[in-house]
Amino acid sequence: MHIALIAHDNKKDALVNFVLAYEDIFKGHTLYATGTTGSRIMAATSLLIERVQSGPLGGDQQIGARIAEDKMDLVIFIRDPLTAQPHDPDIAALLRLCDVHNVPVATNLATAEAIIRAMDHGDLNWRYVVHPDASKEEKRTRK
Ligand SMILES: O=C(CO)COP(=O)(O)O
Repeated sequence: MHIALIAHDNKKDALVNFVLAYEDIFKGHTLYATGTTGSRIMAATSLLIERVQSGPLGGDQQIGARIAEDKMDLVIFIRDPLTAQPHDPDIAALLRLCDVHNVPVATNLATAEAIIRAMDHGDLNWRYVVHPDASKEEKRTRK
């Protein structure tokens, strides 16, 4: 699966701890992240992540573009609902595209945990029909 990992500043510690806890699952997948989130996760884990721009500089839009191209299978976007973000329109656009393209999206850790466990049990394998390249790439990179 191609998975995007994004967290707002007040939620970055929580996402890093979540990814650490499920590192064994994440390492079998292809990971993307916005700039600072990706740096934080790579510093704390052994995971390789393709980083796009930081969110306020266009990173949400770059992830959104991959969703529009059906190249993203899951989005974990731990938002901070209590802090105004200067790039709110970009965030809304990203979430809208998840709905347009029927891409599973978790915006809090409780949902993220349910989805990651479901993915590990094969419940998201229908995404390989939408995005058949994902399984081939993962066979190549899986350790
Ligand atoms: O702002 C973000 C998402 O809207 C996240 O960007 P960073 O990961 O660069 O902090």
